[in-house]
Amino acid sequence: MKELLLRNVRPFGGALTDILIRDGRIARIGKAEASTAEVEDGGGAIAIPGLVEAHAHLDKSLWGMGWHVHQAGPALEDKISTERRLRRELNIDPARQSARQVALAASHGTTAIRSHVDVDTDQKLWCFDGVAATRERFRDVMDIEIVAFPQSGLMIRPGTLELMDEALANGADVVGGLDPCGIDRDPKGQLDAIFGLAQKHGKPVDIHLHEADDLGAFSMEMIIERTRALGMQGKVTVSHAFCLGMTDRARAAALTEHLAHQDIAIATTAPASRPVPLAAELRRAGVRLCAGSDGIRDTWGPYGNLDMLERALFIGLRNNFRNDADVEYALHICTQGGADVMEIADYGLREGAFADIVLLDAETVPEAVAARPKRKLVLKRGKPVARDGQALFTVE
Ligand SMILES: O=c1cc[nH]c(=O)[nH]1
Repeated sequence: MKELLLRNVRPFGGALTDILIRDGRIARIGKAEASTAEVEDGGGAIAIPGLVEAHAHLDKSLWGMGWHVHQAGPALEDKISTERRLRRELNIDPARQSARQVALAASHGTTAIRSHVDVDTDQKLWCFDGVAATRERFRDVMDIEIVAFPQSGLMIRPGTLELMDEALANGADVVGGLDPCGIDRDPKGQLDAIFGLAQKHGKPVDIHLHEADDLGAFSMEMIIERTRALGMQGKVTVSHAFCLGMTDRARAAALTEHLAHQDIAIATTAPASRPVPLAAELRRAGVRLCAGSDGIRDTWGPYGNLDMLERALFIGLRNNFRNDADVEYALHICTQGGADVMEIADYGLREGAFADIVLLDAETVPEAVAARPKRKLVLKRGKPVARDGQALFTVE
């Protein structure tokens, strides 16, 4: 039996207490009796559950490879084809680059990641195999879910569906999709194919939907129809969903109501450059929201650092969240919201849950979101994996 006592911590910024961890789980929250456990003194730090990165691209960052001078043109198709060309030219090795991102994410207090991983007829399963190797290697440090993602299109690149099928048979966790109208120009074809894969493998679906306004709304209606028809409530996520930020608020409200009825979740990155789903409206309607960093430092763009506390700040800024309850909700999206979408069992800061815990110095949770202090200590299943903003393990 392995015990660790976190002394003098404040769950969610509340009263000072202790957290006793036994065999990787929270055994007790409350002032501890004399104990034989190993002790970590939190010194009054706030304790929150591990941050959840619900939309990443672990296969494609250039992190640690020097500065990349951006080459892709502005259109989505430019970014996709430039990346396909540069992957091999620059040797963006998915195993090495995903391992680097695991260390980076852990240093910021992330304990679970859903990563979209490109599957296409050029790379075939290279990206999947690399990220799957990282998932295995860091099993004790990070929960990693892999989405088999047809980044270059499904209907326009015959052979991709079969590769996705193979990735799912080999351990991919989620079926991905991408702009069924904008990229594939065949929404029925793509959506029937990916929902078919989901049914065949008994897996959830997570679809990138960049399409704006009416086009995005049309694709979203087709996703809603399939979710309802196949009884996949609670198993579908739409990532980005920029169309929900459309100026036609009546249409966005109608979509939102359907999303709530079908329990379809939305994953947002809260970008500054696009209309975005409005977090408060989705919350009021009962639509679950999670968040992610998207690709970081990649051939798509130079930004990002996988810090989900910073992502909570971006959500707050983008949604004009000012009062404490709203800022706390921004953090909820980056913790429990992601855990719900990833269906992580026994998540949270409560007795019996896994001891995935982050300590940080701040007066309150909203102050932590606003100031983004270094993570003082990060525990995965009760084991320290990062301290003072540094991962406690090395990657090449
Ligand atoms: O489709 C997308 C969008 C952002 N980043 C990616 O890698 N792919």
